[in-house]
Amino acid sequence: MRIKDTFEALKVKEKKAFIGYLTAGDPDLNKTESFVYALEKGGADIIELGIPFSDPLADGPTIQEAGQRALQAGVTVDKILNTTRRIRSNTNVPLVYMVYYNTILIYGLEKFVKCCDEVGIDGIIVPDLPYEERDVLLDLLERYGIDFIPLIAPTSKDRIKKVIEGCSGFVYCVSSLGVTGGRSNFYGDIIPYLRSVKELSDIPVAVGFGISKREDVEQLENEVDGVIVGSAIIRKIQETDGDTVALESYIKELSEGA
Ligand SMILES: O=P(O)(O)OC[C@@H](O)[C@@H](O)c1c[nH]c2ccccc12
Repeated sequence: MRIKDTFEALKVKEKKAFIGYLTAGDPDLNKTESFVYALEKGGADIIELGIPFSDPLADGPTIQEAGQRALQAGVTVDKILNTTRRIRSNTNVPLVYMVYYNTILIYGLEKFVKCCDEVGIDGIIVPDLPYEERDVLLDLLERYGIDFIPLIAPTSKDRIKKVIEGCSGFVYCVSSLGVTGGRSNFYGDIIPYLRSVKELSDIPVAVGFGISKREDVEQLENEVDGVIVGSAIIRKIQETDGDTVALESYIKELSEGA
């Protein structure tokens, strides 16, 4: 229950969760491990690890390229699981996999969920899972005590309640239509949209997609329980050539303000 406990502890302190995303294996898994620790030290409350996939339909250019670098470096699900196990032996920070359904199907549904449990994964996000097919996966995750984190889009409207039902951990609200990556304009009615999701959800709500500056974090975090940043972190890692000290202070700046 690491995710639930984290949100509860933050709530007591009247703080919002900062969730940082990394593509596992970019540029290699040892680096990913050191980035996880840097994110945690910088103030990330939850860390999302993306399992690279050859056809990443929800990802914008930054995360697509990160995934390609990881795949080129020979990253596999088994290697990511091993690294996760090592990370888990060193930290209690909640860890979430962002994983395409195809990857899970190829690996084997139950085998994947069982392995996630064994290495200490707390939740999973599956961007391409059709609603109609999710029951099998949800049952397995529940059996192994792993949270299924649903994705809600500004266009979900009438389906929001239905999509959230049976999920745990937190709800992932996508800030705008399209793919991941930094853009400066969120969905026009973002505030009412976030409020409507908050109202319908009895688990915490976080918002992500296109958040790249401290101002974005400040603009959105009042409405929800957490914010998620991905592409901007990957870009910072690229710019600083993987310097973990620079990464840590960047996360500090984003999560707390300079
Ligand atoms: O990169 P951004 O715009 O900061 O958005 C977070 C996002 O990258 C991360 O959560 C993520 C990476 N790949 C995804 C696929 C679907 C949903 C979410 C994701």
